Amino acid sequence: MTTHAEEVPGAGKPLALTLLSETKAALTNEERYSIITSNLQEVIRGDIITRILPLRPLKIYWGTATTGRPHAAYFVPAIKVAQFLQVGCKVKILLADLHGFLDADKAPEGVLEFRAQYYERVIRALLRSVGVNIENLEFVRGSSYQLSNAFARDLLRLSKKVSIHDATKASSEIVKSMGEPVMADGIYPMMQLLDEEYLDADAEFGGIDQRKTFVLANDTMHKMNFKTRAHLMNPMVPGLAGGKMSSSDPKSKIDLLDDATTIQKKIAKAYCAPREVEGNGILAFIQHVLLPYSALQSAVRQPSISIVLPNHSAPTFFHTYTEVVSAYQADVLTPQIVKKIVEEGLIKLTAPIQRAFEEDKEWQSIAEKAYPILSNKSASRDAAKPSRRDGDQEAMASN
Ligand SMILES: N[C@@H](Cc1ccc(O)cc1)C(=O)O
Repeated sequence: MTTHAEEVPGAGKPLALTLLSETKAALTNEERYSIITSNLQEVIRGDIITRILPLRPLKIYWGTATTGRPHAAYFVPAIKVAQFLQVGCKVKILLADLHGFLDADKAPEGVLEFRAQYYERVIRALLRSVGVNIENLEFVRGSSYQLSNAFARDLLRLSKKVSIHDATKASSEIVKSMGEPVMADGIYPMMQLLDEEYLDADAEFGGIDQRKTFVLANDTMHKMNFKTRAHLMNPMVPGLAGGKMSSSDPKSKIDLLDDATTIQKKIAKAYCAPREVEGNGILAFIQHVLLPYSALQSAVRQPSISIVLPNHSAPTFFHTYTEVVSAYQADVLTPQIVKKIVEEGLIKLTAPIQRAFEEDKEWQSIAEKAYPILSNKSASRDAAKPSRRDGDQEAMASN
């Protein structure tokens, strides 16, 4: 941590919403690899990535099942997507509508179309709010190819190569359990495997909760004569609003359309014990969103968060998460201060999303149809019931 103001160019305005500069110095392949894999919990077959980086743009996809309303946790994968794009990768975001349908009662058939449209608008707005150039980003709807003859045939071929046990195990941390496993629980991961091929990806990105499916892909693709892909896994980041206390309560989640006052109220209630880093959703948000976001904004790609500490006249700068952690453990950064940092960051990052929503009548009507029981402004009224992964830790990494 440093206290001199002009240390890093642009450091004084780490949360400014400027479009990412295209004029930054070129990165080496090592630097690109390290940005691609930063903050991840695990990488499988990173060698595939290092082999491709010197040759051509790396093709990565991230799939999200279109279920409940995307909430503030979506900034976590959005930041990774922004990093992929910034280092020159081609990114596809799979709006996995049929996966949403297969997953218990999370997305009834009648709303699938609207959920997918809602997700696409929200994710676009999220990425715009972090200021990334989305020229190399493509959205793909799962149902646009998963109902084709070729896909159906491949699914049948694959069904002969994967045991029922392995298929249901692969989705056990992803789909919601309704008691006795149903066939859909096994079809779900098999379709996810095929997505890697049909989306022509070199790597798939997701939360660590996807690990069993990713390992199955790693062990199985060659049996189909398909390429083996690299897998990039975000950790499951503790929930922002309720933390341990109420993370399974969807009302405590911060919706991307929550206004500033609602955000303030929810953050005020968030679990954030002094000096305690483990399971602290507020610190996790700084680590996984605000610091990397500031690096995306900075001309020298250096993370930086500035705060004027009590009894200081000049701002103090934090450039790494380790610095934040040490200051938090020493109670220099108190829960009150870190909550303020997150609150300000979130209000700034969600404001353009809310503006876009308010200006877009079509989006508003999509929201009403996608989440019919709820009014479109009803923040955090997540339509999906908590799934298995909504326990102590919210599914911030991938969902
Ligand atoms: N399994 C992912 C969604 C997903 C679906 C299909 C995929 O190909 C990739 C990801 C989730 O839990 O959110």
